[in-house]
Amino acid sequence: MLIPPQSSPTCVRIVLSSSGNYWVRMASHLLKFNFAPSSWQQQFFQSPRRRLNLLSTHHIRPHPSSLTVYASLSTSNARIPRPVSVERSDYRTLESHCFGILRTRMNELGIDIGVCTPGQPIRILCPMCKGGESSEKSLSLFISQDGDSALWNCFRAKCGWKGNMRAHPDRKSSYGKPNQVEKVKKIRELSEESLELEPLCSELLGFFAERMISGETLRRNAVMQKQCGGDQIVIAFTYRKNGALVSCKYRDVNKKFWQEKDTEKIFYGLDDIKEASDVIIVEGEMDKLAIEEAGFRNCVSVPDGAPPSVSAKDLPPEDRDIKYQYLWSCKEYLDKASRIILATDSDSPGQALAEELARRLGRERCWRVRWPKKNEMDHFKDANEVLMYLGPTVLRETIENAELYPIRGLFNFSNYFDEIDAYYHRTVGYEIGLSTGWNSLNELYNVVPGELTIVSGVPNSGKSEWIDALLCNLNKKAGWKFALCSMENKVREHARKLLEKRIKKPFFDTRYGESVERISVEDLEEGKRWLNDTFYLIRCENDNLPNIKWVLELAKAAVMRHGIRGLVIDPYNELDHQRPAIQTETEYVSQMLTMVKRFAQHHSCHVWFVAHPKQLQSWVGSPPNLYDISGSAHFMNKCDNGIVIHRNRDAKTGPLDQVQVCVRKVRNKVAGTIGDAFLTYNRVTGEYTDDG
Ligand SMILES: Nc1ncnc2c1ncn2[C@@H]1O[C@H](COP(=O)(O)OP(=O)(O)OP(=O)(O)O)[C@@H](O)[C@H]1O
Repeated sequence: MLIPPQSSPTCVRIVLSSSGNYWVRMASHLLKFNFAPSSWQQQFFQSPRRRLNLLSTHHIRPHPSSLTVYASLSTSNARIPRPVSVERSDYRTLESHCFGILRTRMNELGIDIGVCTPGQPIRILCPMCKGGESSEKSLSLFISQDGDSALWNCFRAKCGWKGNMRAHPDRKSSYGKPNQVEKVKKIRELSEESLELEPLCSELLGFFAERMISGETLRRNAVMQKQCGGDQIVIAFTYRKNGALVSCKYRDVNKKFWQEKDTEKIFYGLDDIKEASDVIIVEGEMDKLAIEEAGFRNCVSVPDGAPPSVSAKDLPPEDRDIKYQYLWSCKEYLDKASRIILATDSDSPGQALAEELARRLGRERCWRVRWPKKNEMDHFKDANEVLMYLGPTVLRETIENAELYPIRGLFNFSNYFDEIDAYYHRTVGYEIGLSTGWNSLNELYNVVPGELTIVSGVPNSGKSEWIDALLCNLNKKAGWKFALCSMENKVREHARKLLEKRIKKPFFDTRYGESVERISVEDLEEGKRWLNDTFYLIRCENDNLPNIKWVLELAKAAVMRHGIRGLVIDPYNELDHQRPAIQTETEYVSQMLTMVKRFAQHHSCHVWFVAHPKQLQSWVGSPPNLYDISGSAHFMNKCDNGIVIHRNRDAKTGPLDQVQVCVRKVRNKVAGTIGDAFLTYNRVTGEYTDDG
């Protein structure tokens, strides 16, 4: 029996013949398929006259060998089930397309998959070993149900050829799950009648009224109710797109939520953001209604609530971003928005939701709402709570006062107001720098945590001695502790110099000690304790030179473990400065000083870096310039403070124990200014005192 097509030429009609075969009319051809119906089809075709309209000719992919044109009817295999399904039409189109590509690719390997039935393994002749002497069909071949992938294995031990291939390597396939037919979710069509929704009863209107949601808002948002078994009535939030019912979410008295299955995931209130340039996103339907009470209709709610935390993974591609499908399916609505206000809950899942939305929507057009404080400790949780406790005006103001969503690396000054206030009120300490302990330097140089001071001077000018004296002063004045990376100093000699300055007595009573009483054993014991509590030594225990990274890592540990406030690196040239061949010394120094400065700033630690001047050809005894530092002008350019230590070596021009502290650069005017101070060096105790 054949029923001719009646409508469009692209329409194909299938009619179940009395013999159980299908007749298909395509354009001017009459085709016959000799496959048999699946059980689903058998049910569908209960009546031999029942017809099935398909959208295109591609919707059926019969077994290639089973397709004949004007062929005579074969009834012999009419009851053998074939893996043909006509209900998943779009999907089949894709499958046959994949199958074609896969077939071409597999042909190149010498395998013709035309003989295969997707989803069912078969044995064929292996193109590699040809089945050996007995020509056995040793290659097991499996084509996935979606026709996108092939898997094969030759079971002959001597061959063992195996492999796999994909038609679309990037596409998600059912490959690897041979027996699993990919599920295509059908989206249900809904109506108020089919869901048995009813207008809200007076009890539920009362429930909403208690939450400050008016009847007018409920009507406009088509909030309904449903009888759920017995006499239980639940709220039905209707999800609509262009006015049509797309999904429905229910809420019972116990605040339990559930949603209609197999429906499209969209935002609640989607039609309200059509063409909106400002869009408000909230975390629940009640909040969407509350926002409307505050005067904003351009608001939607996410359908599924908030995640427990922000995912640490990179964003998945849209088609695999399952939890946020609603966002992608409503993308065209949000694309038009220039400002998206994230008004999610104030709790941590709510904040995680805001972050997940901002990641996907683009932080640059996102704003976030800060819910008002409930008490000293807590904030109101969401829009509905604010509406109930503070009213629609405050809710409106809260939304209007949304702040820019933070973007890592991009700040406002307001992000720093606390820090600026603390700086102004000097509550952190040392904002204007810590005095060196020498009055003559008070106007010129003060030590600010987080800054870098380069100390230079010709050899033997007393750079190390002066820094040691400075550290002793800072420790005495403010209890600061320090890490010392002084490669040139033997530990015992460094200890001697520091103890002499601290105890103000010579370590020995010979030669330089003149006849001054030396440090006593008791002094030594107390001094050792002080040394131990005040200084931490960074030293390379083998003969290798330490590099700057290594030094800074240890200094960081000293900050964390011992709370050091200063680091001395003395001198620069004793570090390992190996650099890549393509890097110039200038580039290297710049990079190294950047690292040092970053360490100083991050850890609020002052760094003194000793760097020698290059060999001065015609040095006449005057203090060198900071630009004379060997290696690079970057020492001068990059430091916060630049100091040259100089001493008179000619008795005719002045006292030999006089030390000139030349402050050559001070970036921070709060901490000092350029100028020279003169100190007197005490050779016996190593102390420096103000001149005069
Ligand atoms: N004003 C001064 N008068 C006399 N001797 C001094 C004076 N300043 C420092 N010295 C002595 O000079 C020697 C070298 O001092 P120091 O090690 O501090 O110099 P430096 O500039 O760090 O040397 P280098 O460049 O070799 O590292 C020490 O023995 C110190 O006692």
